[in-house]
Amino acid sequence: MRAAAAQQVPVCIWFTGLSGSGKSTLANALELELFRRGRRTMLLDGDNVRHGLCRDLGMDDDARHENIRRVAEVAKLMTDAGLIVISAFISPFVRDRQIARELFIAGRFIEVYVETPLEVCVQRDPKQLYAKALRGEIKNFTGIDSSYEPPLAPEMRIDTSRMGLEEAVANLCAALERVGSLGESLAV
Ligand SMILES: Nc1ncnc2c1ncn2[C@@H]1O[C@H](COP(=O)(O)OS(=O)(=O)O)[C@@H](OP(=O)(O)O)[C@H]1O
Ligand SMILES: Nc1ncnc2c1ncn2[C@@H]1O[C@H](COP(=O)(O)OP(=O)(O)O)[C@@H](O)[C@H]1O
Repeated sequence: MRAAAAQQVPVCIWFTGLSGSGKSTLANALELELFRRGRRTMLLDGDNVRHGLCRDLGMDDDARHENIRRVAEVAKLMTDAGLIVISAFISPFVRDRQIARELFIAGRFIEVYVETPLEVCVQRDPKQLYAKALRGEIKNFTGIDSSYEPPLAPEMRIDTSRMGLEEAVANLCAALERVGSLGESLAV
């Protein structure tokens, strides 16, 4: 009934990838496009989660497990409320992403591996964090001295060093159309 009231098929789009791979950029562009199409959405990322709900958590493995557990539970509640939820966290561990996936109805969790190579992320270094990690000023940095486990079977892969933002958003929208979250009959 909540989904019907929102007139959309709720789904979670789960971006995973290295820092600087393009998760936030993609998530924001996708959300803008969904707004444009009259969809009701929520974006979860470090900016609105790690400063509040998860501000007690650091970056060691246990803290990352707990971060992703909380985010996944919140995403699930938000899809229960009828929203299209976009999540943009490194979420480096296969097990945590699998636990997240299992919270959702089959087909309503779309894992998007932002597979931009580490060398490109290091070169971009938008927050100068890789430079600090390489100088040893930040410990447990993903891709440097903390591991990233690539998804085994993601629904989609996007390498932002090879694919432009516009094409990536179009591909994401096509995936949402396939699960029925976007389409002519739902357009406002
Ligand atoms: N040690 C270490 N390793 C990786 N990233 C670090 C670290 N310390 C701070 N940051 C900044 O925190 C952002 C990652 O937070 P996440 O909540 O996405 O991480 S995780 O999913 O719990 O692994 C990440 O943001 P993004 O660059 O947007 O991915 C970094 O800006
Ligand atoms: N095709 C693209 N898609 C997404 N980001 C891109 C692309 N090309 C270049 N970039 C740049 O790469 C950086 C990615 O940073 P960000 O989105 O914050 O990544 P993350 O959230 O994974 O840390 C941004 O500076 C963005 O402008």
